Amino acid sequence: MNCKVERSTLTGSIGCPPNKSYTHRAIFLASLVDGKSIIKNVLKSRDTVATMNICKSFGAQIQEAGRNLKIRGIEEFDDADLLVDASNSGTTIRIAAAIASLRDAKTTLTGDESLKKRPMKPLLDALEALGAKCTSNDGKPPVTVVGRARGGSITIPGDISSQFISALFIAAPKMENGLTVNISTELVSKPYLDATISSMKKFGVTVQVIEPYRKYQIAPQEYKHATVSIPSDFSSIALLLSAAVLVGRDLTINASIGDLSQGDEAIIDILGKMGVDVSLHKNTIKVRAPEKLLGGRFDLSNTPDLLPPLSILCLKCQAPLEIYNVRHARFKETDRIAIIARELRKIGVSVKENDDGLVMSPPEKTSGAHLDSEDDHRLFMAFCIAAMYVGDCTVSDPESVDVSYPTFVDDMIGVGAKITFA
Ligand SMILES: O=C(O)C1=C[C@@H](OP(=O)(O)O)[C@@H](O)[C@H](O)C1
Ligand SMILES: C=C(OP(=O)(O)O)C(=O)O
Repeated sequence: MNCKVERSTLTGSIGCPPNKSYTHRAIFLASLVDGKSIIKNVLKSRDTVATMNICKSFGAQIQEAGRNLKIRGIEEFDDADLLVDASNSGTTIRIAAAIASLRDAKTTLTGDESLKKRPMKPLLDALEALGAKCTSNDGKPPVTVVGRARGGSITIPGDISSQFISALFIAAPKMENGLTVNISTELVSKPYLDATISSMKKFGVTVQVIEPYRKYQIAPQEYKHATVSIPSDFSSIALLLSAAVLVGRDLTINASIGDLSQGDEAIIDILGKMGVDVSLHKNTIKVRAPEKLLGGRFDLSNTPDLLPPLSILCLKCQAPLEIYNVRHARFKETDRIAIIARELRKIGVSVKENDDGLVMSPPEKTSGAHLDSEDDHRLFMAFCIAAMYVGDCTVSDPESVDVSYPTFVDDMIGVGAKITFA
């Protein structure tokens, strides 16, 4: 499907969905507790439903109560072979593969066409070194995992995805010998590993930091039941902030922030450096943007999901906008660097594509076009916002928003977006 997007001005107030990463973690962790946990304010989206379904297949009991989940964890893994579907979600398949290594029986893990292109090899190599048997389609899904991983010491690269390491951490306390993880390269997406460690702490498990982002030890431990509240998602807030900067007039974003930190909060600093004043008061966020943004050079190594919302701001810059150190954005739902370069050129931006990022020069003149998001939720949302600034565009694959922000299009229309389904 496509949608048609006209020039729009957004005004009023808009909510924002709960955090996807913390929702996944809380569901997996609660599933590993011998007891009952409560997760409040969960994100219910295609990705997190995939996590719920897989945890149920592993033996967890999950009851939905409004925006909350009651989860009774897996008492004991059964010995049936399982086929599970992680849909579009990298986080899900990676964490589920590590949990599968705790089962004696075979687990086959697959996903949609996009997920079948995403790397799994460093994780599978680590699980094999810990005692599991794994197969894959040339390092990609579908993968099979037969446990058990008994634990020990492994060395793993950190330059493709932090999710491999988050996955190993989450399974580690259940391995009989515990786990020592040595990260052999600079780690990308560091705040997501911190999110894993703080989520594990909420469920009563300690990760020992030997050297930050290089070496960790996790002793065999029992997860304990917990009540956890999921904050709003800064990756989604970042998109709303871009919308506020490009096409907002007194747009207020309502968010609940909480005590769990998120790397993508960095968007506030980045916008500040581009000349935008972002104010956060009692769970409401507002921006004051100048006529033209300053541009600048930004390192997105820790915050790859900011690539789409930040890139589209080049439309309103007075100087080039450079994004670097984010090669791992090529291994997401799509190769986000390549697609952003290709699609922004269509609306008049001059783009230099580098291996690890983009240099975008502000357009002298913009023009409407058909923007192909290749079914990538973050690209659809970013292109849709760009289209509201440019006007006279169509954008492909609005259904993709189900992955992380199911109400995105309705919420946007609610504050004045001119989006119709073509
Ligand atoms: O662990 C997580 O919840 C995530 C980690 C990041 O991926 P990488 O570590 O693969 O960069 C991020 O891009 C993704 O959206 C969510
Ligand atoms: C890359 C993302 O998620 P995942 O890796 O879980 O598919 C994302 O949400 O942008």
